[in-house]
Amino acid sequence: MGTSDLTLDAAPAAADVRLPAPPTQLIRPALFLDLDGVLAELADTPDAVVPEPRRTKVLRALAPRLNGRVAIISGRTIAEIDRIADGSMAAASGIHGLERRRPDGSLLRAEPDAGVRAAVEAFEDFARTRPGVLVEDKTIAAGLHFRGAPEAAADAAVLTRELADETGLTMQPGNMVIELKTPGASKGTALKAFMAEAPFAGATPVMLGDDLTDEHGFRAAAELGGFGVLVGPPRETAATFGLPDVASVLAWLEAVEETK
Ligand SMILES: O=P(O)(O)OC[C@H]1O[C@H](O[C@H]2O[C@H](CO)[C@@H](O)[C@H](O)[C@H]2O)[C@H](O)[C@@H](O)[C@@H]1O
Repeated sequence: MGTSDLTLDAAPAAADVRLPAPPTQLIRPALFLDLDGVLAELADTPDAVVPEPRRTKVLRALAPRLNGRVAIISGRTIAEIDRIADGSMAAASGIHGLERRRPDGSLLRAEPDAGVRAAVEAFEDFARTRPGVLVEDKTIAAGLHFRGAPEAAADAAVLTRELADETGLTMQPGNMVIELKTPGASKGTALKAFMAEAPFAGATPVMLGDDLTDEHGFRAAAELGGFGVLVGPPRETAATFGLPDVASVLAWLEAVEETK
């Protein structure tokens, strides 16, 4: 049976509660930042998200201010993180925790599950007859994007569920995308792996995210004495604080950087 990453087992905030903004004065924080929807506005296609000078500037400034305790944790590959963040972030985790680069540049990567090839081929067959549907091949995971063809969402979910059951890959729903990934990692495991090592160990983890996949990171941060920050409209969440949008995230990061 394939597994899904939708389960929320922490006591969540109510769906309609607007959470307070996080403080900017933090004692020894370690920042973990989601990319799409948090550091970058959502766009029609993954390739349409490009480097942005304000984002690059604050990311570059944060690492020395926090003694290296900042990382991007994304569903994208690390190569994509580097493209969009313009190489400004040494520590990064890609593909929902399946790959991780430490601040010293050393890289850890899960072995691809054999089922990913089959998933990519089935996704490509599906997309061939549905204009606007995109396939993202991340080698250890595969994404089926339907932002350009929302009417394909239900069929995409059925296909992905069948493939998860056949292959044992983990199903990861996202924002107008559904992914099948090699099992065994999440944004929570990535956050905890960073926190077990220098320079993060002993700090207070703060995870900023907008998507269901970020709930793993919110829970991991809380378990280690920190907290999550939900970006976007209120919903059921394990985060303690909230920010409304990407612009407010960048302003908050600039304020943290200035007060450190
Ligand atoms: O964990 P994240 O950094 O939030 O990455 C999640 C997924 O982001 C990308 O897809 C999303 O952003 C696209 C560009 O805005 C958008 O077109 C798409 O609909 C979104 O799902 C990326 O392509 C995926 O690989 C990431 O898993």
